[in-house]
Amino acid sequence: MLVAEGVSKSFGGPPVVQDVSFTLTRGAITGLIGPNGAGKTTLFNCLAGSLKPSAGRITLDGVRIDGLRPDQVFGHGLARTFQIPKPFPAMTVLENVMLAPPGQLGERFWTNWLRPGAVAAEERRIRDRARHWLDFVGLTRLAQEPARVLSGGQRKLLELARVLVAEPRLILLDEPGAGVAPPLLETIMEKIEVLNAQGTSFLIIEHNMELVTRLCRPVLVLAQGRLLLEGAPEEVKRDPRVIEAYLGA
Ligand SMILES: Nc1ncnc2c1ncn2[C@@H]1O[C@H](COP(=O)(O)OP(=O)(O)OP(=O)(O)O)[C@@H](O)[C@H]1O
Repeated sequence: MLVAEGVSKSFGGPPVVQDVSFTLTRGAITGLIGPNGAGKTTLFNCLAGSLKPSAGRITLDGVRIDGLRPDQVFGHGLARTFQIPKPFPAMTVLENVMLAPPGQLGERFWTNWLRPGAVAAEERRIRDRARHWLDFVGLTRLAQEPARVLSGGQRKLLELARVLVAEPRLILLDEPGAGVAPPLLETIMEKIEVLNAQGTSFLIIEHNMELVTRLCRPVLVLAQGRLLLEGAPEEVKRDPRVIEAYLGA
């Protein structure tokens, strides 16, 4: 589904992602692990369009996406979440989700004046979809609350609902388990499983090995910007190269 070939990224100094190549299979939940500073988030940013790789190519279903803007990559069906979600705090939870679909008619000044009916109809459709996905992640009861009241785990669920409104084919999750209390972590894992059973593919950066072991097949290991190996979680966990990379870090 997604093919990365020889992807490198440097910020002027030595590359922090170096000649990384891998393939994400459609329908898989692929894990991306590695010690702190290994380059995982930088690689994510290259895939999602927030950073332009210094070298290499990335294709999604055969379409080249490296060098596209994040909104263009999003438009091709690839969505990402952030390690620390930052919803608009004063807007309601529902409004935060409604913001997600790009290119809404109401964003254009003249359409508001000339086609108010069309703008209102589209807004109703987006509101219904936002409600549907908020219900899916279990946040309906908080829909009219300002987003600032949400806990860290609830913010992760809000972010998931926000990307789901756009119905992406591939979702990149940056540490969905970080700072999340155990009951909510279970909810997040269940939601990922349900979405995956319905056909959504995932690439997940995660340090929580319980989540990785339960959900991710295969797991990619990044160390010092390079892809160290790829394998099943059980293999990866006991591979001496991986243990050394973590101990070294
Ligand atoms: N914009 C930037 N400018 C300069 N250096 C950067 C920039 N972004 C990241 N780096 C450096 O790149 C390296 C890799 O960082 P990155 O955040 O990608 O690692 P990571 O594997 O996601 O780490 P963690 O698990 O701690 O989130 C680090 O040394 C970091 O300081």
